[in-house]
Amino acid sequence: MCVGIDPHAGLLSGWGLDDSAAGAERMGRDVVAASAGVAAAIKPQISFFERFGSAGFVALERVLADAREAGVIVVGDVKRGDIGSTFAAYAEAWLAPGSPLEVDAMTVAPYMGFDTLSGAFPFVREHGKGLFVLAATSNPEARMMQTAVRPDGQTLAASVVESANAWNASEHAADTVGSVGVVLGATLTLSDFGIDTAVRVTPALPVLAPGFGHQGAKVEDAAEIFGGIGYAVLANESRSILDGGGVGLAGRVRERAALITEALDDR
Ligand SMILES: O=c1ccn([C@@H]2O[C@H](COP(=O)(O)O)[C@@H](O)[C@H]2O)c(=O)[nH]1
Repeated sequence: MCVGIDPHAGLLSGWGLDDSAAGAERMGRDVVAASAGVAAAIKPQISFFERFGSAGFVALERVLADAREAGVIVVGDVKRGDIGSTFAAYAEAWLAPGSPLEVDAMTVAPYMGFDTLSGAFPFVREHGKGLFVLAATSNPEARMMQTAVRPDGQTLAASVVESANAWNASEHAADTVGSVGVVLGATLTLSDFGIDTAVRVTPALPVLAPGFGHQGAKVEDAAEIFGGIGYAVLANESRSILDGGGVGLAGRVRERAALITEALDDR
């Protein structure tokens, strides 16, 4: 279970909080407190902090500091991608130990070439950081681009999955979990994207799976959606957990975490 921190204006209002950096910080810190020891990770969505400029980044830094202190794994949903030398600076910002915005893993976009992501690999190798590379995203608009077929017959989405598996196989023992994962929307039929879920890959491929809850996918169906690659799925829910206010948040996190554990327990 990965609990998203997406301080939308409407959600903040439902929590009795202002649509401000201070409101976003309060929500984020409450999510950390409710998730510690219960959820596998949290996923702050950077856009909702960035809209407040420097105050938003200060708020996010405080949320990240709480998470570090509580031992909660943080996936920074930042979706970075650029030419290699520029991407390396993004990697330093989000993955370098001691950076004010340090997280454990970040989401990255491979559309300027998978190899442009190599600036993150020193942080992955030396500091145990992780990447989640966008492969087949949960939004309906993505299908046209991500199902595009290359001259060798492979879809763009499947080629991203293959590159992540190849990187993990070259760096990790087969009985471990890889450091380079992919984003696969839980809203999708993955075979439509040319992604084969029949076989369990080794090392295990981490999958960040948004789309549960508000976007319509059900955690109870996780085993069916991810099949043989369901071993290292982080099922994300943001709005469906945050909706309902700060009161009762811990109970909602516990309930959703129990459901996803039950759904994927025998992987
Ligand atoms: O394919 C993707 C990649 C990222 N997201 C992000 O996940 C959350 C989903 O929020 P919900 O409220 O649970 O729908 C949000 O931060 C997205 O930016 C995604 O939805 N799909």
